[in-house]
Amino acid sequence: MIEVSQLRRRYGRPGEDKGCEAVRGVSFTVRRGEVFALLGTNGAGKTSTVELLEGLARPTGGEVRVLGHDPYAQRRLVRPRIGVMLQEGGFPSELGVTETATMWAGCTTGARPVAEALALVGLGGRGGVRVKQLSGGERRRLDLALALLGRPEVLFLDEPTTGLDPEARRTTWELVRRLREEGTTVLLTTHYLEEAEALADRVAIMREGRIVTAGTPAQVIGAHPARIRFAMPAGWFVGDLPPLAELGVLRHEENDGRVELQTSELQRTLTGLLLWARDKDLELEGLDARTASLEEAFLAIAGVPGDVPAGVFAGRGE
Ligand SMILES: Nc1ncnc2c1ncn2[C@@H]1O[C@H](COP(=O)(O)OP(=O)(O)OP(=O)(O)O)[C@@H](O)[C@H]1O
Repeated sequence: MIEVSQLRRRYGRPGEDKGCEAVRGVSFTVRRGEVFALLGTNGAGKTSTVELLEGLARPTGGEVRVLGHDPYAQRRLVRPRIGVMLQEGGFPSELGVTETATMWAGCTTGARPVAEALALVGLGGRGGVRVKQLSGGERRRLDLALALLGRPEVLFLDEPTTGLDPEARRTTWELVRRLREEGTTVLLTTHYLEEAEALADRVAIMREGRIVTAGTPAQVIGAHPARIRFAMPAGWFVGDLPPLAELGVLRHEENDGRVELQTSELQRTLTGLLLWARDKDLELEGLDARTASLEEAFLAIAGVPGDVPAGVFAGRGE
């Protein structure tokens, strides 16, 4: 449904400063019915890439095909079959919700009934309200309703749940899952890693205009070490543990009697540790073993924690 090959996008005139190259050779494909998430810190190049797929700008280099066509040069063929939810909808604030959707439906080929689109996003009871009176989250939902009006085969969602409360976010997730079950292909950008983990069949992490890692969330997470934490029993030391390398431990740290082991073989390391503790008749207080989260993998791949803007991970733990 989407094929992107060596895509490049430079802002400003050709030959100007290289620093304006926001997309630097991005390649990926998205199959029918897949949810594909583009992740990355602010300025990584996600929106610049998605805008090329939406046909809003011409690439400086490389190729993009959506539904088999060039979305910029063959816009007439592509536009009726895609739905686009931009970061900023920018609709006239004086119009009512139903009026806005009706106006948009008038420009949409084969639009579904306005009431149906509003109901899908939970705005069924807000039709008479002016756009300027909607909350930020309700405006995002109106943007989504408009993107869904044309029953798109490919849906582009640029940070669709920013500003939504936890309940509305989960309702949106349910909607995206339902659309996927019906065969809609979804390209999503998000700062909420929990959202990517919950929705995406595959993710690609961008940094400085390039895709640095791609795969299923499990593959991306699997490439990062799992952790085991416990308190060393009184009178025992890390040196008393079985040889850590033989247990598959990559790194270890000890702080105030709390031990953390990092391992790429969680089961083997944990089994070795527990057999040792049973053998010595010891209780490992505060024992906690877990695989890396997408958030940890993201932080390791996309930049150091200080690079990540505040609020980026606000979605976790809701
Ligand atoms: N219209 C523009 N003119 C010049 N530079 C731009 C323009 N739009 C974006 N850029 C630059 O391109 C780079 C990538 O921006 P982009 O908006 O694609 O990143 P993003 O990953 O979507 O970020 P965010 O998560 O903040 O939305 C940034 O350095 C940005 O400053």
